[in-house]
Amino acid sequence: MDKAARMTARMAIPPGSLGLLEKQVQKLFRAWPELYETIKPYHYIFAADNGVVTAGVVRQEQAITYLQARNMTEGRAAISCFCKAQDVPYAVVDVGINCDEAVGLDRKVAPGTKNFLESPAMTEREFWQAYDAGAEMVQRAKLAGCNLLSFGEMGIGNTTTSTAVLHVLTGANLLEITGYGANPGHPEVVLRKREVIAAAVKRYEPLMKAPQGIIRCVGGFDIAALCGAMMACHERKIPFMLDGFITAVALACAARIEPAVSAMAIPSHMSQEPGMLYALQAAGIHPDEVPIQAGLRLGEGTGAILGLSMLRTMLYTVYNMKTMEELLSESCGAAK
Ligand SMILES: O=C(O)c1ccc[n+]([C@@H]2O[C@H](COP(=O)([O-])O)[C@@H](O)[C@H]2O)c1
Ligand SMILES: Cc1cc2nc[nH]c2cc1C
Repeated sequence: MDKAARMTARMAIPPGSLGLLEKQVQKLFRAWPELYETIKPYHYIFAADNGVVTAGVVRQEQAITYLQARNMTEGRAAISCFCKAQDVPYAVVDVGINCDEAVGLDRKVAPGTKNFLESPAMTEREFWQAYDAGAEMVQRAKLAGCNLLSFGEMGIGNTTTSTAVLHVLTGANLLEITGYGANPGHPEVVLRKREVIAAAVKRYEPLMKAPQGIIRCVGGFDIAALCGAMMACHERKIPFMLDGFITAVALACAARIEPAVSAMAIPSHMSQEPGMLYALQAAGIHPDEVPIQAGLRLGEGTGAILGLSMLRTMLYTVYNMKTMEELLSESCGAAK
């Protein structure tokens, strides 16, 4: 039994009776360089636009990326409320919103990617700029003393880019992994997404041998930044809460580059996007490791913040509840 397992085994509960919460807190302990008593969290939302929206893969206005990112900074988006309710500080990182003035932290690579039906979504240089912005945020948080990060994203069209990346990375069938995204009730969108992705894959095959090349050709700045942030978490030994489909695809990419990244990733919820299971599998995460089944499909990191609140409750419990040894050492009046 290692230190992490001993911490949960000593609690005055029937062995294993806190289920997945015990496994998650053990994962947290193993990811940390030492056993901290409290979580110091920070949540980053990487926001960017996707040129592929002009190909008919969404029914929502592209401007929602900008409007909702701004709403996040003003404190009225779902993620703002989730973070505030749980006392989690957060920031929006603009890695490519289609607007002149940046929203939140300005790391804008370009005002959106290019439509990948016409050319690769971004240049190599742009890929690394977004990737480095993600890594930089992890370094910032580390310097501020944070010991658990969580990641979310905002970007109309990013379920198409994520599905495209996952399809090329794993070979998973587009019939099984393509979903509605933010467009429920629009089956024509799902059909169009499959068409667009299939056409792009044929076009860029030689450029997409490694995850970096895949994200560059058919991904987005948000996915590149998430991948860079997750790689940095591995390098700096900071665990992070995973959110939904887009973050899971970024993790699948990072895990392909460095499989040990998955040891830093704590799953939160099972997104309703059908590709979620496939993305987790590609990252080496079993569905039974995912604690929340709540039909969420919002993104922004909302599921991650819920997961974080459960983990924080569990960490408090591990340190504050009576141990079995303490419990049994107390004299029992009835037995005398
Ligand atoms: O995280 C998820 O699992 C998730 C599933 C469906 C939609 N989303 C969010 O919806 C947007 C992308 O949807 P779409 O249809 O525009 O590709 C983007 O802003 C995501 O944050 C997120
Ligand atoms: C309103 C809205 C909010 C979102 N948050 C994340 N993706 C989103 C998509 C839409 C459309």
